[in-house]
Amino acid sequence: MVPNTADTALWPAPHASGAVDATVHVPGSKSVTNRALVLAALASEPGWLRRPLRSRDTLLMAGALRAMGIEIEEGVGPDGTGEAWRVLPTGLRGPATVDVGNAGTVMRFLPPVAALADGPVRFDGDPRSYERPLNGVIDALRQLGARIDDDGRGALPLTVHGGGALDGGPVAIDASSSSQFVSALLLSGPRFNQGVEVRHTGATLPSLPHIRMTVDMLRAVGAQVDTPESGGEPNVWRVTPGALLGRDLVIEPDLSNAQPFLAAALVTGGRVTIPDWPARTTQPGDRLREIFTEMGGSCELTEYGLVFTGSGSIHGIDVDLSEVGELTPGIAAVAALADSPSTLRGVAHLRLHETDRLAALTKEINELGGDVTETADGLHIRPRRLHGGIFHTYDDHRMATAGAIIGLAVEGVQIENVATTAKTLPDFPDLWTGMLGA
Ligand SMILES: O=C(O)C1=C[C@@H](OP(=O)(O)O)[C@@H](O)[C@H](O)C1
Ligand SMILES: C=C(OP(=O)(O)O)C(=O)O
Repeated sequence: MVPNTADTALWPAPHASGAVDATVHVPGSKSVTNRALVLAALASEPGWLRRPLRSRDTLLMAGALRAMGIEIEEGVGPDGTGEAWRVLPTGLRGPATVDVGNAGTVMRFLPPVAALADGPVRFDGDPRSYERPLNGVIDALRQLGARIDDDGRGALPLTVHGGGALDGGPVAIDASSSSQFVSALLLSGPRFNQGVEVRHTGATLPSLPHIRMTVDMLRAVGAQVDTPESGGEPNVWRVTPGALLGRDLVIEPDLSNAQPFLAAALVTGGRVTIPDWPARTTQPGDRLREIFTEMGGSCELTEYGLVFTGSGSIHGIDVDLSEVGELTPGIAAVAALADSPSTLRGVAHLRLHETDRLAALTKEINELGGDVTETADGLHIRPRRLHGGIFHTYDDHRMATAGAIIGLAVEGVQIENVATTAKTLPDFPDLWTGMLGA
């Protein structure tokens, strides 16, 4: 069990007294860490994860894999530097019980893994996990030959009756509510008897960089993957059956969690350096270089990392965020402080994230005096002078960091349950006050 750290105390969001000038070491990527854990668990030899993210979502993933019989040793790396986890893929077992918390990656990526276990695996989680869509994964696994007991809503809780192996083959799903359906099937695909061919039939598909991340990481452990981008059919991904290698992988910093720190440079007209920003990455947070530059900053990517500088002005933006939906709360917070209106589009699926993020951002920014309206697929934000007040987080880590961004510029903002940042960034309050030189 990795408890949901809820803290009803109010956290006074620090107000910036001047331009920030800081270097912030951002911990590892949630999305990379959890994919690396799954791929290492499915491999045919041991592997290492170096600089993994240690947060609620990744500890839930590690706990779930351990419950299914995988050994994960937490320690320092082979060369003695930094934290490293050694994964020993010792066979997938049931019966087991998995707590997914409210982690999309755990609730979507692990049912296909459980189908390969040799007994039943029961999945349960936070109340919100019952509301997040899982139908794409459930329907697909049934098409591929798995037996699943659920209550027919296409969501948790459920039990996957692992049979030790899965036929696999072609499958058609609508992944318009979450790219994680596609990633989930591809990640386990090499271990299905016939591999897998995933055809997305919906009108839209969010978070494409996260699907590219899945494909890149599969290829890095030796899988053969055909994609629309490598000359295949549009909306079709194919994974050939085969053994996966155990690798020694250094996890990149979480660029989406770098967002509030970059925003601090933008909002205060200061400068923030993020060491180890990768020169090439599939992480959606890399798009911040372009988005926050359009909103008034400038950046330089050096061998050391990313140096981001604010100009003192913040401009509104009209942007389609469908590929990078998880950046929306932080962009909305900056947009609320800008000198012109913003329109954020292409993110209807955010209503099904940790909370209904479109409703939550609208309500909380407006309660501080803002002028935000929801559109069919996003937000329209007209900046107004904001005032202090309580910023509720709805158990959503990115709501907490969005509130902290506003607090830099607006005195008297108090974040309810800042501890919810533990989902992906447990050190957030310390990193934030450290950045401000407190
Ligand atoms: O695969 C992943 O690691 C993720 C995919 C995205 O999910 P959706 O496609 O459901 O938005 C993203 O929002 C989430 O934070 C992480
Ligand atoms: C949507 C998110 O998370 P999850 O992996 O739970 O879907 C997120 O981190 O913004």
